[in-house]
Amino acid sequence: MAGEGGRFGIGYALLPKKENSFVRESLVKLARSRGIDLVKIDMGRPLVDQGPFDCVLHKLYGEDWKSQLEDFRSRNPNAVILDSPVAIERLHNRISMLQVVSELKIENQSETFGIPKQIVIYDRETLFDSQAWELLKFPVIAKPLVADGSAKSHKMALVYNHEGLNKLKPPIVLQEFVNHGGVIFKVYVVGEYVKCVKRKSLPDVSEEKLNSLESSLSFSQVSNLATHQKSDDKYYKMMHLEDTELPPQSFMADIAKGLRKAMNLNLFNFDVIRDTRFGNRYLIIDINYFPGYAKMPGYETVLTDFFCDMVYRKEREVVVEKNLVEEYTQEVLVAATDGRQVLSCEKEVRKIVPNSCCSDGEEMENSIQV
Ligand SMILES: O=P(O)(O)O[C@@H]1[C@@H](OP(=O)(O)O)[C@H](OP(=O)(O)O)[C@H](O)[C@H](OP(=O)(O)O)[C@H]1OP(=O)(O)O
Ligand SMILES: Nc1ncnc2c1ncn2[C@@H]1O[C@H](COP(=O)(O)OP(=O)(O)O)[C@@H](O)[C@H]1O
Ligand SMILES: [Mg+2]
Ligand SMILES: [Mg+2]
Repeated sequence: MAGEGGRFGIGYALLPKKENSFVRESLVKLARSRGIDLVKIDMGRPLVDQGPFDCVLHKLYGEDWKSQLEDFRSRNPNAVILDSPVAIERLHNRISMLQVVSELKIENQSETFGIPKQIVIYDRETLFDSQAWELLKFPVIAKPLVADGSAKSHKMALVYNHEGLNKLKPPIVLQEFVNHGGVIFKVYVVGEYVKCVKRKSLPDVSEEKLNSLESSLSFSQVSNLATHQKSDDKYYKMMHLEDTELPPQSFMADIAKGLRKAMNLNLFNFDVIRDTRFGNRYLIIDINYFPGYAKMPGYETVLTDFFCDMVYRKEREVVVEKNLVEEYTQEVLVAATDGRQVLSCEKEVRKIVPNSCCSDGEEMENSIQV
């Protein structure tokens, strides 16, 4: 826990692109001023030999990194790992990613939410199998099943008709393309903080387009295109980002909270579109672990608040736990000396079960595990 001078250390393990965009001087300085030192983890050395860290912040995958985190966790049970690799893995598959949305229950009278109709295709035969198509109709978006952050995993195709299927390479998810007025909402989640912003998206597809000769359109990371790419494009000139109303904040916050709890993740964003056929129906189409927070206004403050919350909360928990153990030890010792059996125990202190009084303090201490 808090090291010398009451400071906290947060180790980060990120790819160079992410490190450049996220670990800005402005963030490092603000965190430092509030007692938190952001320290780069040296990937050339074992994680367990570094630190001490009160928290590890990471966006790296692979078995080696996972086992390094496990070792670290077992040797530093009080450190916080943001986030758990198992929880992150759910987002690496575009089916399991959205399954959690289908399971969410949120009470709301005026808005509804869900996911677009979709099927998963593992081989080319199924791609042309009419049974597989019973659920879907054109246009569809073909997305790689795997969403592991590679350039390949972002390569998509908007498919207008059967001919367009020829170019696809399973395993893919075929998802109904839903007209949404060319604007996507990105909802950034940082623990309890939730911020929704607008970005440009693919334009609506008209009936005319469906009947044209074109069979598909390939694209990648539309909402992340550089500004000049957007302004050169005639589609983007047609769209009016400023005029689009944001979804109700409390509705997005409820969904964010539900997802955070269900996925056991603190750092993620989700992409939402508003179905133009209904106006109050929202569809979640993508969830990303540790997204580009630096694009979020005031990200330094939001992230620093969150880091403080994490490390201070953990410290409080450790202190409370320690006090409970001390109190309980005291109670047991007193009971031991006057021959009583201890029946009550605080909820948080588990496995303290000397079933009758021990005769001496030493034996008692050995039987206490938290
Ligand atoms: O770097 P950025 O700012 O473009 O962030 C990317 C995200 O952009 P966003 O914040 O949603 O606009 C981006 O979100 P989208 O896929 O564009 O919805 C991803 O989260 C991407 O990570 P990965 O390639 O899926 O591992 C994110 O990329 P990494 O920074 O993690 O490489
Ligand atoms: N079902 C859909 N209907 C309409 N547009 C979609 C749909 N799914 C994705 N898109 C568009 O395609 C973009 C990329 O899809 P997304 O699933 O977010 O992949 P990525 O992980 O690469 O961001 C979205 O930002 C949005 O513009
Ligand atoms: Mg996306
Ligand atoms: Mg994504």
